[in-house]
Amino acid sequence: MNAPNVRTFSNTRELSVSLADLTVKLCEESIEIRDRFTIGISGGSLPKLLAADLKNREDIEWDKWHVFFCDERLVPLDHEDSNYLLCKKEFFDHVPIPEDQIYTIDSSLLPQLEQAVKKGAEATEEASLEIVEDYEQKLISVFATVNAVKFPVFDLLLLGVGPDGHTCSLFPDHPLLDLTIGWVAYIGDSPKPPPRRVTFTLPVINHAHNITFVATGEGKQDVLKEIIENPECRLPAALVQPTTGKLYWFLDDAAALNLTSSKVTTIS
Ligand SMILES: O=C1O[C@H](COP(=O)(O)O)[C@@H](O)[C@H](O)[C@H]1O
Repeated sequence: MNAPNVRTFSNTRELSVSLADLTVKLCEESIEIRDRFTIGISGGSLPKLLAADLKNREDIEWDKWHVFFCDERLVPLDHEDSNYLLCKKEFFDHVPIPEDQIYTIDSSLLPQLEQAVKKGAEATEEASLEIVEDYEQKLISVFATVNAVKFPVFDLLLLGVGPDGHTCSLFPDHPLLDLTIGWVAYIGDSPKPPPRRVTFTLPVINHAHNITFVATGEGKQDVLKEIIENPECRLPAALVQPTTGKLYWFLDDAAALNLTSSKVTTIS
């Protein structure tokens, strides 16, 4: 395995500027080659760190952006737990990405999921499948015409990592980690609330052209050492290993504190 490309920054402001630089570079390259920029965004701490500098950049062809969510909590889009709402407040409200190029879950399907959960496992499976299939159709609408491939190939996926090593809504030791087919999966027992979510599968993540993890704060020191430096680590974030794409880590000094400098390529 190549030494991971780890970039560390003394504060989140510097991290955001460098993250914006990389995003703009990848955006320009993608538009040059494919005349569009396909990006998957995560929730949690990421939207704020992404938008802090990027939202003020000029000369970005925002109308070429197609935005998906690497995972989404199954709550209404105006609910405080919604990853979409978070991204909207931090990012979409400040940049002119066309609304119909921001692909959200179909929230009109949520009440029937709630009813189904009360009825039992079979009904839940059926209702959750509708939500999953709707989101996969949205992916097909963007990717199938360009890439006649088994999996969508994103220009950039921006991922977070939890202190337990989860990424997207893929949690440690969960059966969803074993999926080798399917683009989007339902999880009804997320250990981090809210329990019902959808997530990109590992094959979708690993097919991306570029994957960037962003993690800050001392609460992530231990797990990052494990994920980045232990080749045997099976935590979800460690299973993100792009098939042919590039993998970057953007960390602040607090998160990177335990990393052994000889084992990583650190670009400060
Ligand atoms: O629940 C989630 O958590 C992860 C990690 O969030 P962070 O606040 O620790 O950065 C996030 O990447 C994911 O999108 C979200 O649904």
